[in-house]
Amino acid sequence: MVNIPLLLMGCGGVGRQLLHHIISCRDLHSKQGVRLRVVGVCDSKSMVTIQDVLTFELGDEYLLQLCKVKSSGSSLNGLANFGECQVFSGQEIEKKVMDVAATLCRSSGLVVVDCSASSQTIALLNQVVNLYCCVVLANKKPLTSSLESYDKLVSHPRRIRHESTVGAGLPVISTINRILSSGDPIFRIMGSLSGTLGYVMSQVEGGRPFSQVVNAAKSLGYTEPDPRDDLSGMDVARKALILARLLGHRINMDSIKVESLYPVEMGPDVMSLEEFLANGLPSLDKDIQKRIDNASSNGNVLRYVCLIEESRCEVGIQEVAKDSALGRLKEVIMW
Ligand SMILES: NC(=O)C1=CN([C@@H]2O[C@H](COP(=O)(O)OP(=O)(O)OC[C@H]3O[C@@H](n4cnc5c(N)ncnc54)[C@H](OP(=O)(O)O)[C@@H]3O)[C@@H](O)[C@H]2O)C=CC1
Ligand SMILES: N[C@@H](CC=O)C(=O)O
Repeated sequence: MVNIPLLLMGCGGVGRQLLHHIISCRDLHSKQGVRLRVVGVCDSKSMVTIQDVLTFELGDEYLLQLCKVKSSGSSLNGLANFGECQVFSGQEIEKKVMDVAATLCRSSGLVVVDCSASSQTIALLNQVVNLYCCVVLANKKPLTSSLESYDKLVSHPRRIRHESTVGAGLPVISTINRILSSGDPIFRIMGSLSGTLGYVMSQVEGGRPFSQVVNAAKSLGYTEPDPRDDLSGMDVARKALILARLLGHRINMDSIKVESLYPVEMGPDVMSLEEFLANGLPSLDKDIQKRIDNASSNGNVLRYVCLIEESRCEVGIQEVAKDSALGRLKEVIMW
């Protein structure tokens, strides 16, 4: 049996789903000769781990309890130290992650999984990858900051996996990598890359108010922690940048043309999330409905589309024919 120690950073919707998935796949993994040993879990304020990471792991019962604590909205801080389990907070976290990485990199290795939506993890990821740990990303930010930081991370291609940054686990990245490694060129990528905006655009077509649909997408766990990250187009722009860089385009975020679905006065620097959801969002309903109606009178629908072609990289709303590949997308088809 190959034991693979795993440390999870971020225990929100995606992180918890990953833990549940690992637990529910124990039999399958054992048939495959693999055991994923979860040796640490972090949220934004705390880290839970065990004293002896070489021998022990956080048990499945404990992980399920931890998921319950997190889904109730509490911090991991609320989990008291007991038995082998220890809780660290504040600046101790980074030191402890490095301790765990340094201990395990010399023996079985360590997989660090980033399921946060934070850019604060970038420095730590670069350090652990240098210790020969493997890094798995759902978080797009480590791949979409400066080119220098991107180059550092991807300079260890065998130690980085990020399939769920674009396509939420659909084999988008691996397909592109296979095409490129076969020597075939990719001239153009066009798609609806946002689960949230795919859902929103197809639901408003049916007559539901925009604000109601965005709130539903948030409850379903499709949106980023702040749904303005999706509505501003920034989350799609990050996916576009990841794909463009994969194709070899040496570009940064500021090279991407991004259309936002709300005005700057409703941005995070000006308005709290609560105020945006309560007042800002509903005030956008009419305008979006008007755009939908206009498109519909031309026999078309609106889709939030990403286009990457030569040096052009843009994301924004497009009116597309109802029976086109993009027009036929309904709800969450392609993330
Ligand atoms: N939703 C989806 O379907 C998909 C999401 N993704 C990506 O997955 C990531 C997570 O999304 P989601 O689970 O919905 O987001 P959530 O907001 O539900 O969870 C984010 C988690 O990250 C934690 N966190 C924040 N900062 C740090 C930090 N510096 N170190 C460690 N943990 C931190 C948060 O802690 P705390 O609990 O204390 O706030 C929280 O537990 C995002 O980057 C998203 O883009 C990728 C594919 C699909
Ligand atoms: N907020 C994102 C989640 C995955 O990255 C989306 O809606 O696609």
